[in-house]
Amino acid sequence: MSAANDGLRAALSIRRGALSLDLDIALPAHGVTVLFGASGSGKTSCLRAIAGLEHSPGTVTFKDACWQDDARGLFVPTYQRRVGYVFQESSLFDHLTVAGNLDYGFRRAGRPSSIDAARWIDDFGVRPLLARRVAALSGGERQRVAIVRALMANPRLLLLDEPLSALDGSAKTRLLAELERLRTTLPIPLIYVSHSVEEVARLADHLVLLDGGRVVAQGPLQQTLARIDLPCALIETLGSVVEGKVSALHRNDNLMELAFAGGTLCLPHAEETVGQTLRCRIDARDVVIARDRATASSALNQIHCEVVAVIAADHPAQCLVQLDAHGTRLLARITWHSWHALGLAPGDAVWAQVKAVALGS
Ligand SMILES: Nc1ncnc2c1ncn2[C@@H]1O[C@H](COP(=O)(O)OP(=O)(O)OP(=O)(O)O)[C@@H](O)[C@H]1O
Repeated sequence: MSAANDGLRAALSIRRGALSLDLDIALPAHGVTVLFGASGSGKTSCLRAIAGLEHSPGTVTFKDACWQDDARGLFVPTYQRRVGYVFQESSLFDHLTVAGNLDYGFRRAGRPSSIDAARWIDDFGVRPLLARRVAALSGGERQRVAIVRALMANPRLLLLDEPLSALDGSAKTRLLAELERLRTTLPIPLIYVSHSVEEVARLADHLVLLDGGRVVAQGPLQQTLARIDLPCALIETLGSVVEGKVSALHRNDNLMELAFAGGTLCLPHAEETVGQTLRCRIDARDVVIARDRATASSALNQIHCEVVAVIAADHPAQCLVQLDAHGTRLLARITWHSWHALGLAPGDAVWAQVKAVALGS
C-alpha cells in the first residue's frame, strides 16, 4: 500500500478476463484525480471496484471508513459507500422526466442534506430541461443530467467514467467547460477516468497512470508530468501543461497573453477574460529549442528555460528534452542530430520556441 493519506486508498488485485491489474493507489481527499491509461488498461474496472460494483480481492478505505478488507471479510455494499457514479453512457430512468430523475437522486441523499441543488442545476444548464422526458434528451444533455443527479445524492466521493466519450463537437466542449467549473467548486473529491490528454490537462489535480497491468506513476499533476523514468511513449503522449492567468487581450489579433511563473505565452483568444486562470497543453512536437532568442521567427512564444534531462524517444533519430521554466516543465521532441549540433547538456540555458498550443480554460 502507498504512503498514508487522508483520502482514498485502494490495494486491489483486479482480474477480469484478459485483464490482470494490481492496483495500489493513495489519492488526496480533495480535487480531481484522473485515472489515465490506454483503452483496455483497466480504468473502468478500477472505478467499479472502488465503488463496490465489482468485488476484487484487497482493501479499500476512504477517509475514516473501511469499505473493503477481505482479510476481515468486510465488504461494504455500494449504496452504503455514498459514492456518486456517472457511467460512459448515462443510466437515467427513461420513463421519468429530468426533474423526476433529479428527485430520485435527491431522495437518496437523505435528510438533512447540505446540497445546493439549485446551484448544480444552473451550473450544468439543466434548469431549462427539467420538464423534459429523458428519452428525448441529446447525449450531452443526458450526461449533464446524470452528473447533476449524482451530485443530488450528496455523495462523499464522485466517480466519473469517461463522461465525454460518447459526445462530440459542441456538446463535448460545453460539458468539458462545465466540468472545469465543477473542478474549482466541488467540495468532495472526484475520480475521473479518461484516455484523453486534453481532459488530463484541463481537469487533473492529481494523476494516476495505468500501463501494462500496473500503476506506473501517481502524484500531483506537474510532479507526475515531470517524471522521466516512465515509458517514453507515455511521457510524450502527456506532453506538458502550463497553468497561468490571462494578463492581456489583443482583440485585433484574436490573441491573449497568459502569464505564468516561467514567462508569458501568447495564445488564441476566444471568450476568456483578463484575470481568468487557464491551462494549456503543449505538445512536445510543438517545441523547438534554440541557443539564442530568435529575432525573426514565426513562433509567437519564446520561453527562457534550463535543460533538465534528455531521454531517447521512440524513434532512434529523436529524443525528448525536458526543460524547466521557473518551475514549469516543458517537453521538446527534437532530433539527436540537433541535440549534438547545439552541443546541449543538462543545466544549459536555452530558449524554447513554442509553435502552437492546444488551449484549455
Ligand atoms: N466482466 C468482464 N469479463 C471479462 N473481461 C473483462 C470484464 N471486464 C473487463 N474485462 C477485461 O478487462 C479489460 C479492461 O477493461 P476496462 O473497461 O476496465 O478498461 P478501460 O481502461 O476502462 O478501457 P476503455 O478506456 O476502453 O473503457 C477489457 O479489455 C477486458 O479484457
